[in-house]
Amino acid sequence: MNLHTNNELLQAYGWNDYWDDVLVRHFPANERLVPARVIAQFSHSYNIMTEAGEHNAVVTGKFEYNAAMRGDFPAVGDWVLAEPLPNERRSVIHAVLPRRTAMVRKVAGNVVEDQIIGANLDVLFIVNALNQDFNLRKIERYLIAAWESGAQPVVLLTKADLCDDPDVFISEVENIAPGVPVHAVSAIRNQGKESLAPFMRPGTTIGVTGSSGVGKSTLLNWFAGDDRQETQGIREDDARGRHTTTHRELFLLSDGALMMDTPGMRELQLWEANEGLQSAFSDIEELALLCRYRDCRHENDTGCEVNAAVANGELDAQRLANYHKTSRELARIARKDNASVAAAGRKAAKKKTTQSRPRQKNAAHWSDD
Ligand SMILES: Nc1nc2c(ncn2[C@@H]2O[C@H](COP(=O)(O)OP(=O)(O)OP(=O)(O)O)[C@@H](O)[C@H]2O)c(=O)[nH]1
Ligand SMILES: [Zn+2]
Repeated sequence: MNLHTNNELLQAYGWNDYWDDVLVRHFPANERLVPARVIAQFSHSYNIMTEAGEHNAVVTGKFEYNAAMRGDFPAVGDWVLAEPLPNERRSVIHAVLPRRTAMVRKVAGNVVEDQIIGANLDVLFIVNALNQDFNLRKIERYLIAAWESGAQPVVLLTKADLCDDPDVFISEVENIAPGVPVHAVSAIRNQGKESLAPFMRPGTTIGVTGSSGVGKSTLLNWFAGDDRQETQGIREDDARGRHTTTHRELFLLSDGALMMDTPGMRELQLWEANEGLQSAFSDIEELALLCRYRDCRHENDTGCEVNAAVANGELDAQRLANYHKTSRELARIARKDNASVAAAGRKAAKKKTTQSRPRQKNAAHWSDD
């Protein structure tokens, strides 16, 4: 295996011993292949960071043929095994290294598919503004998404300059998010950045999510500082010597952290998330362990410790209501998915019998974007 674990560029993009180990355990040695990270995704190609700099890349024909689902294809943040083409700034992607974390969105169509919004995030900044848009219920939903993905959630309350007493809101969030760091910041007053330093270490990959208008773009520019141009894409010579603007969805900040800004990350949706539900409502799940009956629904059941906690003021009734509402929503999504999956299965079975010709080998789409 062409291992370049000392390569500084790859390490700057997050390569470390963990990935060394993944590589050795999952892939046989191959002289031609090098690890690289996906930094932008287009309809048929990718930009990847290799040890030799930025390359445009497509997957091999074999990869495309074997990919059963959308989620099998590379996504921004993925580590891939790529074959650089001689004397070119292009590569061909042979494989995706198993993801450590993944933000997944279920895409409902004829077939329910997983769309990877961002791969290998270490931290997810959940952004909410300290004005009339402040919404605990929304934060709860984003927390579920974060727990599901495997990334560590951090709640950022933006526009602290518009709020007389941010601490009140910080406590409110801390109450619904046990153990989750919560920080108030103001980009326009340049306040609160230092409190985020522990999450923005070199090589750490951070996603930023939250509703429209909460201040994500402002936050990204604030973090990027002088590198602002970098975050918006820079002009480079392409393989044919033309000047092109490269587009990056994963970019390096001057302090060494990596920030991910993919379109899907900006507005996450709630999807099937049972484990996430348990983590987001760990206080309720803990009380539930003490309920008399294992299948207690915490409604009007006898011996229900959750309801007892509401009665004695230990648990907020509104939070229990949110828990019920979220569980019902998850159940509804699961039912819908199961129905679509069954339909998709029938469709796939039909397709298999009619489609047998392999796709063209190395079908590349360099210029489709
Ligand atoms: N007072 C105040 N306003 C802010 C702050 N940060 C952002 N804003 C304002 O909030 C508005 C929305 O900011 P954006 O950064 O565009 O929000 P966004 O989340 O990227 O919005 P979308 O691109 O629609 O997802 C703008 O008018 C900003 O100037 C802040 O710290 N304080
Ligand atoms: Zn109960």
